[in-house]
Amino acid sequence: MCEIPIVDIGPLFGDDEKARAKTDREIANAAFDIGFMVVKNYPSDIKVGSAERNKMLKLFDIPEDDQRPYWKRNFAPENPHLYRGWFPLSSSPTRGREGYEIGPDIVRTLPADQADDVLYEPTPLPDEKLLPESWAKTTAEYYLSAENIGEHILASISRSLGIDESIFRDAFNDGISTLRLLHYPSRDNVISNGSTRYVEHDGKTFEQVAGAHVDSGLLTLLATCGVGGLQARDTHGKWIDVPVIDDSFAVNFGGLLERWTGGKIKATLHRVLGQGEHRYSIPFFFEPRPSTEIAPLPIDGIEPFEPFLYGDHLWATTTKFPENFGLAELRPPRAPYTDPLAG
Ligand SMILES: O=C(O)CCC(=O)C(=O)O
Ligand SMILES: [Fe+2]
Repeated sequence: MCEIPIVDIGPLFGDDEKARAKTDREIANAAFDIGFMVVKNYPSDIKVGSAERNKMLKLFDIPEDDQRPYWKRNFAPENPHLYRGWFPLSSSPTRGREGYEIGPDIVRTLPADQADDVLYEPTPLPDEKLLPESWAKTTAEYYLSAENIGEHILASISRSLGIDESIFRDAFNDGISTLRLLHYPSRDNVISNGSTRYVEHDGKTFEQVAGAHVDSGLLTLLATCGVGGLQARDTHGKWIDVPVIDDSFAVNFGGLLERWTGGKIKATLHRVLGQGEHRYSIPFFFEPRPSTEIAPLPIDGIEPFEPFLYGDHLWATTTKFPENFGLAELRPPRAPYTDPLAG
């Protein structure tokens, strides 16, 4: 396999069972093989197109002087929020991107009895005077729409795995999906100082503006917003470009889904190579409730593993990313936990 499959997901939302079964097979092939696909043709009443994306990205027009109250505490020690909010560009000369992370409180009330869990931290939304009119409404609609698409993809995967669709669906009551807006500023991408941030690809040197990683959760719906640079590693270890198609999502499966399915679904390494121009992207990390117990799914032949809680897994993995460095101790595991991806 050396190409990213492009899947028409329209039939997941319709009642033509034959067409849906074909889409199920295409999604399963992508999930069980390369672990990456581009999905297109979601119903037109789902509000995740380029108009909505462009409006949400206006956040990055907020003048620098007005941004600081929204920075995570790692970057502005006077701020209360640790997990949601802005990670700024100016924090490091080698940082290739800035981003802003939005949680489920954009669409629903957070569970009152979980207020002590940092994973349910409210999002520090910018003052509406700093944003285009109805920015929060558009962003909330986008969040709900992305959840809707994610649910349909997981239902499709459940059918292919022969498991009850309710297993994934129930895990998303009070889920904690993260909608992340990203901006990679334009930079000269050919200057190499020999650091590992620079890589050779097709005979050229590129700066890796996002290093190779797998996402932590179940699946990510990534809007690439018109500029290439995203690459996925195929099953032979070769880096391949993810095609940029208007009004589509690149979908990759996360480390947790790989674990939960006993390795049947692949979490795929991906990275972003600087293109020498501004680049925006919007990953939506589709994530269950932190208290979800991750135990081997009822799939034939699945390798047994010690059950653990999703929230413990997420915190162990997210605090390894630079935006959340140093925070691991702040949320001790709530059940016995060893990193299921280590070794
Ligand atoms: O910007 C991109 O295209 C990829 C971002 C990504 O992989 C991530 O934030 O996890
Ligand atoms: Fe990623």
